[in-house]
Amino acid sequence: MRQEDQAAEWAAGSRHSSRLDGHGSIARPEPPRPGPALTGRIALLPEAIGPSLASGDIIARGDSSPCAALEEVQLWSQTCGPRSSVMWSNPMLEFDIHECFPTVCVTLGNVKPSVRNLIRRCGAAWPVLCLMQPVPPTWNQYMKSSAMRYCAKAATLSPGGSCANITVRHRRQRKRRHAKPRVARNHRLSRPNLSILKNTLVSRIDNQGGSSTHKYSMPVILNEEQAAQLPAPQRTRPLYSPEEAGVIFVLGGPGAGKGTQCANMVRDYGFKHLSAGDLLREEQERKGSEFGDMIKEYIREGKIVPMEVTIQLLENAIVAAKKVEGKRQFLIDGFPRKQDQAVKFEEVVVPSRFTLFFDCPEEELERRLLDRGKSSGRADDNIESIKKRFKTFVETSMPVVDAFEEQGKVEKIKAIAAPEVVYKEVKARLDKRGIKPE
Ligand SMILES: Nc1ncnc2c1ncn2[C@@H]1O[C@H](COP(=O)(O)OP(=O)(O)OP(=O)(O)O)[C@@H](O)[C@H]1O
Ligand SMILES: O=c1ccn([C@@H]2O[C@H](COP(=O)(O)O)[C@@H](O)[C@H]2O)c(=O)[nH]1
Repeated sequence: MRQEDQAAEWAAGSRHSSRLDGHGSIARPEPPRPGPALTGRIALLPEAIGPSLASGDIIARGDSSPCAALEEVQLWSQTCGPRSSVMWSNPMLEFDIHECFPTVCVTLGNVKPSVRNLIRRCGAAWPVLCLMQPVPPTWNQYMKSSAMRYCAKAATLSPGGSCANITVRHRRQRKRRHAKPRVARNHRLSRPNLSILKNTLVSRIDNQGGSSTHKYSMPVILNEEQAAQLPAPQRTRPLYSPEEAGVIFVLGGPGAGKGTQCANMVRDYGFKHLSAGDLLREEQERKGSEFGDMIKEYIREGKIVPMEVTIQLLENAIVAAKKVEGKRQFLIDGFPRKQDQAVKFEEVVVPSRFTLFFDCPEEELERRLLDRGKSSGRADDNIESIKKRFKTFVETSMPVVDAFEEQGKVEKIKAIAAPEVVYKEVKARLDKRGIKPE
């Protein structure tokens, strides 16, 4: 579709659009025009809007998994006509956004807190293009919808929080009520691609292991070439200080008694207990989670789930516990299990106070886990998974403890004795570190 046609079509749609309420600033409907209709940071946006999404644009949905977002993007791109390659991402997967296109972030839906959080975390002014309702959020809803209307809201968010919004509505002709939209057939045909793309995502997350960090300040973007050369934005400091959120990592081999001792500490000290394993299992069970299968596989194999997922789950839980329960002291159980996780968490969420490390011989761990396996229902409390977990623990997780130890941040506790004996030692170490009940 030519840009003039788009503009005309947009103009037809905009008669019905209302002024969108941004973040304390004016929403100004404006058609996409040929050439750079907008200046400064959003100069590239007309090329990225609606039917003319540019290759490299990022599609993100604050509240959906990457694959769901991808599905929508596919649907969307098929609906609007051929597109080159539309990149996509999810705020959970920060690296993807950095890597793909540090210029424009397109999100389906409102600028949700998670997206804004991402922007804040990046410490940079990100031009954000938000596609607003009524983008059908799911395939089913799409099938039910008889009209295809797309509204777009473009917003630039600066570090100071100022925001300029542009409302753009792209409207297509109404289909006859019961007519099967042509895109439906296209979409069905393309469905098998989704699994390939999903696998690509998983391997990309894997390969991302220790993503690099860049300090980043967003300059005014003049053209795509310049944009491509920009370094990746990152949150430049942690979300919380240790005073705002006191974090104690609780580490030890599988079955060392971390959960058991955390329960005691919660009872006596008022900590918020966050088990990374439990959060992952919850996410795995969450209806609609696109990470579910991946997490299941990683847990069964005793492997470490990509840190982007775990850190985001932990951050969400900390933020919620502070807001809802007013918690200020946290036990983070079973995390970090890999050095890059430790570094990243302290860099973007909060530096830990210290680590409680429960030390226990492998034979005892194995006995405990097999015993627990009789009733736990955990998919990894079986001998094959246990052996793999031990291997991961020794090879990948122990170096984390060693690194913290070098910083004088480890309280090592022998965990072979009975739970109440171990707990006495735990209390002594908390006391030594000045931790008081809340
Ligand atoms: N000191 C102890 N002596 C004997 N058994 C223990 C001791 N501490 C915990 N257990 C038992 O060992 C099993 C594992 O304990 P727990 O679940 O607390 O370990 P964990 O370190 O949290 O394990 P995972 O890392 O697999 O989540 C449980 O059945 C628990 O009752
Ligand atoms: O930070 C983490 C924590 C856990 N996992 C995965 O979950 C299982 C079970 O963890 P538990 O702490 O024993 O409940 C673990 O073996 C890992 O596969 C993770 O990937 N990252």
